[in-house]
Amino acid sequence: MTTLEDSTTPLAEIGSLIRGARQNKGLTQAQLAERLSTSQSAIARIEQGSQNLSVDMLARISAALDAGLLPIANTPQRPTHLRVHGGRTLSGTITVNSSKNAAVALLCASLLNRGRTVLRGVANIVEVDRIVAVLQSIGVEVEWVEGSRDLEIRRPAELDLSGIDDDAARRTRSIIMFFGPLLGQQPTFELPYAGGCDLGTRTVEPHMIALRPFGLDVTASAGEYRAVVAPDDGEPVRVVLTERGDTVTENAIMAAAGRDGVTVIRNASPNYMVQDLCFYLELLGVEIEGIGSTTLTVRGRSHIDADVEYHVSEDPVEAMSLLTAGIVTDSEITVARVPIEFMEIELAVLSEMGLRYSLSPEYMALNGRTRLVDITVHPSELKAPIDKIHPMPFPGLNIDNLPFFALIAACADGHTTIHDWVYDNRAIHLTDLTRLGANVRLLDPHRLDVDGPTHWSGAEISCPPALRPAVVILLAMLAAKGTSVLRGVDIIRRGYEQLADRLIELGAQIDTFQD
Ligand SMILES: CC(=O)N[C@H]1[C@@H](OP(=O)(O)OP(=O)(O)OC[C@H]2O[C@@H](n3ccc(=O)[nH]c3=O)[C@H](O)[C@@H]2O)O[C@H](CO)[C@@H](O)[C@@H]1O
Ligand SMILES: C=C(OP(=O)(O)O)C(=O)O
Repeated sequence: MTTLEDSTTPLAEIGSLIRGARQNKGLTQAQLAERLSTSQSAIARIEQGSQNLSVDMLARISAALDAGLLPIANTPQRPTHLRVHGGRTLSGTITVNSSKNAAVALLCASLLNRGRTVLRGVANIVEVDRIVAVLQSIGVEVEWVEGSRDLEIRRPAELDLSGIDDDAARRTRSIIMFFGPLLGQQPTFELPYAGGCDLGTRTVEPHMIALRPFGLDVTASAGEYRAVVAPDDGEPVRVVLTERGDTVTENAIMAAAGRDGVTVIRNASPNYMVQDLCFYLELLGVEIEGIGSTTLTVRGRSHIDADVEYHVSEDPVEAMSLLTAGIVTDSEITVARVPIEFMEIELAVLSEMGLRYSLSPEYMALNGRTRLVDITVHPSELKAPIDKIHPMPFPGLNIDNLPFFALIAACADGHTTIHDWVYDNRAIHLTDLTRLGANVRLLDPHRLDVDGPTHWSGAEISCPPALRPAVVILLAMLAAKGTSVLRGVDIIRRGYEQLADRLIELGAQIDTFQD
């Protein structure tokens, strides 16, 4: 019998190994291309298995990635793949985990506290592991409390930045959030460059602009940022953010929290992870006015020593992912613990598209601040929206939720334009939906035209090297009748805990395998 696995070409296998090794190294396609003096599109073709490779080129790639790709049999990592038997209806209830983005901000913020921080209900995901590894490498005690999802954190009096785990740091963009807490503590320090998913250029310039009023001066050289901080004169600081970005807002808040005196931050993001960070800082004794708005007034403290516990709040992006699983499989499922403040616009758009859903009464999250509901989606006749769908900084349709709308639009009757103005390289990954039968066209790097409804069919696809598009393809495979294979899915664990297993609990048929 011929299976989908047998039909994999050796080139596709090699391409998938290269992609895995590159991601493992925390490099974008463009960065690998630069090391090999070739183009990003050549790397994209190699990873897709659509370009012949000489042994010489393979050896160069292997060296550039320290990956032992020659011989292939000795490859150090074995990527995980999923085989999805799609076209099944799901049923039951699935609960939203706490958010990756709040967890990483809170882990960075714990550097401000000389006392003990316990973060409760942290999702067990790779992005958290990476920041934990970085914190441990600089001397912070971080431990999972046995049998729980709680992380106990205690920092030493002096941090050992010279021992930093470069490899873990370079795989995450969140390392950039060490600047805010550290700048009040050390007059000079060095940090490795920030990494992350393959989403195109993501500048760190807004962070530098935001932190300059606190006296930070950064030069970048040889893979490192060198920071020099001028002494704080205690005068009020006024920060105007050039972008209403989430981590840049968090960086400014953490810098403000670690100084005596008043800081006013304008054009702040009021998004969910920023609110979580503020709630935690309040427990540390930092005063913050304007939480949930775009102007924050922070009265910080240069010495914080408090034993605190904080429950990380629920992830609106995971909520959107799980709702999408129900919507595209035409199922009735309940997604429990949805932070409703951060899903209202998504629900309004879905409602216009004809989605039928019901909401439970609101209840409070364990952090005592975030409003939650349970959402039940019902099988619906979906139609394309009249206007394009585009994200905005909060309050707007969440930037990380946009990819799920491409998939939902492919299930809806009619024509939808998806405008991802934010990321240069994300919409392109969604064109993989065509492999499963969708009519999706990339108009330019930022705009996708989607014509639905789709008659989905199974296919074998290499997992896109970006978190949300990877999950979108997995969910499309749940909708597609027949068997699909998603190769190299390890990236999903960066932001989702046991996603496949949890979908199986709803009735999805998914097998995990390795080569
Ligand atoms: C750890 C974390 O919290 N990550 C989130 C955070 O990343 P993060 O805060 O790092 O996002 P970036 O600062 O990279 O912003 C994302 C992109 O949006 C652009 N931009 C952003 C805001 C704005 O007002 N104008 C503008 O042009 C940036 O130039 C960049 O290209 O916010 C992103 C946007 O919500 C989310 O996708 C990430 O999941
Ligand atoms: C882009 C994302 O996150 P990060 O900022 O961690 O890359 C995401 O969560 O989709």
